[in-house]
Amino acid sequence: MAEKAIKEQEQRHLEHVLTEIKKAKTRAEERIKTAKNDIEDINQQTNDIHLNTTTYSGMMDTAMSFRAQQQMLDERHNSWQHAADHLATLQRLEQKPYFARIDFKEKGADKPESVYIGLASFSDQPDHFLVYDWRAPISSVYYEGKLGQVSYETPVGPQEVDLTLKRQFQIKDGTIVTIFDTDEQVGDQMLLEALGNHSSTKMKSIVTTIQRTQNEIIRDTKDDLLFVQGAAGSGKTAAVLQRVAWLLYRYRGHLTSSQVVLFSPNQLFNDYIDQVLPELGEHNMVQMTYFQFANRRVPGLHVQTLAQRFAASQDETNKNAQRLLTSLRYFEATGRYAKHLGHANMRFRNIMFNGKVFISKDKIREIYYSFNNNYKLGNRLDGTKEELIKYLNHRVSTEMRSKWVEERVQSLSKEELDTLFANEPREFESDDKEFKFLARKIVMQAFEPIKRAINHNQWLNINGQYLHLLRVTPKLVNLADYGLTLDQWQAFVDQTKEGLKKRQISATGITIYLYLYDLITGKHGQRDIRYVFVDEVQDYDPYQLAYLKFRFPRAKFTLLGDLNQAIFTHENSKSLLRQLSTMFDPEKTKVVQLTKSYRSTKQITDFTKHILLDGEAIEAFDRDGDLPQVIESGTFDGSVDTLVATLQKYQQEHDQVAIIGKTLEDSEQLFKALEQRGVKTTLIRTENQRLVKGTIIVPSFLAKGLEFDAVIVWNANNQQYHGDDERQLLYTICSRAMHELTLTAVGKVTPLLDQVPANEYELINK
Ligand SMILES: Nc1ncnc2c1ncn2[C@@H]1O[C@H](COP(=O)(O)OP(=O)(O)OP(=O)(O)O)[C@@H](O)[C@H]1O
Repeated sequence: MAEKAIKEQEQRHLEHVLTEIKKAKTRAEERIKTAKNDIEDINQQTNDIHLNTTTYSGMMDTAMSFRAQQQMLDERHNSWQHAADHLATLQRLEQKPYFARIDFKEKGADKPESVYIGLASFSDQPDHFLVYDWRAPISSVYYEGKLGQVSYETPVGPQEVDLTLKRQFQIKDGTIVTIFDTDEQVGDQMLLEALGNHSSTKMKSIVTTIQRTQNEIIRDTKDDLLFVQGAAGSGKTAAVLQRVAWLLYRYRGHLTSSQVVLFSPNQLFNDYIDQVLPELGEHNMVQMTYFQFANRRVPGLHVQTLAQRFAASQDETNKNAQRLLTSLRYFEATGRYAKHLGHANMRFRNIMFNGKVFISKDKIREIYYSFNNNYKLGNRLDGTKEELIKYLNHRVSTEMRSKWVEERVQSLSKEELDTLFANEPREFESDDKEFKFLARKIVMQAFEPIKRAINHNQWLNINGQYLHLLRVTPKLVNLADYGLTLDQWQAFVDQTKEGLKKRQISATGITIYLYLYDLITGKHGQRDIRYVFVDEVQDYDPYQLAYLKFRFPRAKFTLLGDLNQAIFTHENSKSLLRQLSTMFDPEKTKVVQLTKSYRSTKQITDFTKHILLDGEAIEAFDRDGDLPQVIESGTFDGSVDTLVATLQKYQQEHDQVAIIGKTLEDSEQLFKALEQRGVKTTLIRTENQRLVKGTIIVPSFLAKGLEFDAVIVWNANNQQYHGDDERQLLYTICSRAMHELTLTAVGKVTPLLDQVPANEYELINK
């Protein structure tokens, strides 16, 4: 068929679908109206129910009427909600009913079928689908591959079809703007257009242009561990958000968004991605950073923040100690240590009352170890609690005889007496009985905090226990394997102890601390969580991941990372994969590599990949742009001037421009210098700030996962970025740029660019 005729025919089809959507919208609106009226009527009737409370049967009748009304109300509310959800879907479909069509022949069928694919399903009659949800099994064919024999997964097993047509549409305001017929996986033309767009403060869904390998990630159901290793900008985050949406659809009725947890690198990133799922018509999953996850459980401790972690300089001993503490071996050692606590060495705290020891730690220890040897730690804890409460109750009668209680009873005011008596009869056989009654009440009240302390495990000395674990570590693992001597280790533990006195704990320490606490208290973790996603997994260590697995014992894990972007864990990230592979059943582990980078222009991707020593595997998507610029200036002021000039140029062409400094101090210094020149920018100081439109200045460790139209790297000189340690950091920040990239340097630019071919960037000396 000629192109024009195809377009006309498709336009007619589109109009038909739009008409049906409009009709469905009217029906949904009517249902909403009816439900609303019904609710008003029922509320009116409820008000009219005659309250008859004079007789028992009257009361029963009244109660029954209320109950019946309530049931009717619930029913109407449900149908209202249902209709409102449906209407919201129809409104989304009305904007853009579908984006693709596939024609295929099933085995044995004589005629091909056509299916249109959109953001949600739509049928005009039962089982007559005008649009299929992009997550429906058949829609997978669209993302899978070329024309011809294609197989796709269904709940009852794989199916094969002969795909004869794959067509993409761009639709605007009810009109088909363009049609592409393609036999490639989702056509480059459409992807090129999607990638050429400007960035914004919110990430967008990639549903119309999901690539084949991404589709594989999205639809994986078999594996307990899905590890996605991909270059910067290869769509790991984008794919994984689509995966959440897909899982919610695939397991609808069995899986809700509250059973899905996503660990993100920082709060800014949370904010950046929080529109993707709602755009797809789904509720957001639980989103948090590891810091938030850990910190909310230990409100009394200050866990090292991202900025502190980034700024902490590490000597050799510290690095080695970290290597030991973050290893899977140490995770296992912590488990062994906890088991042994069932026999000895548990640390306790006195329970205090009025400034004196009320139950001594020795007494608690005696109770704790009085149970049978094969008691698990959790049972031992519960048993001890029970005994402590019994002991407390026992102490009530003795305490009632103390002087302070007598004095207290004598001095009770009338109001206090009223409260103590409450509704109880005030007739007592004797004064003594009355005294006892009041004394008991007073003691019970005074013991309330003790009861709470017992129930909240305040008699456990977790700080002491954690330090003890560290102290005995040389017996649990061989220090020499981590290049440590006994003296070095002891010094490290002393340093940790000092920190703990000031209520400070490192990012590594907190996980060990929590794991130990969970083992002692016999916590089993959150069994209701079914899927856990960890983005930027290269910044996690094996211990943390093992802990997450322990905390979410029934969850399947999807881990996304780029070992080249490890900015906290440095060289350790290489061993992460190795250690990880021992944690999951190899039969149920899948590793997917994404090598194509979609975010940046070809020029930017080529430049950034050569910052890495082994970046060759990274493949640029063929989208043209300007060469990155490197501008060296003799002085700080000169460098700020060149930055301002570049910034003004970028601001004319783009919406989102970011200036990325190495540390927070660098960023602050630049912010002030720009302010003095009257250049307005927003400085992002902490991860709790929001991303705003316009130009922002952001320190490197907060730029993770984000992207901007244009990026200016502030002062990438040879002092700021010199060691190989900083190679991955520089790669990470440069790869945030979609369309333009400039590096400025006060003095000579970093030697980390030495192996970037000279024709891949423009060097300017000012
Ligand atoms: N299939 C696709 N269709 C359209 N755009 C895509 C596709 N895949 C990725 N992108 C776009 O490429 C950019 C980078 O994607 P994303 O942020 O998910 O990459 P990433 O692998 O998580 O990157 P990084 O590790 O650098 O944070 C985003 O703008 C995303 O929308």
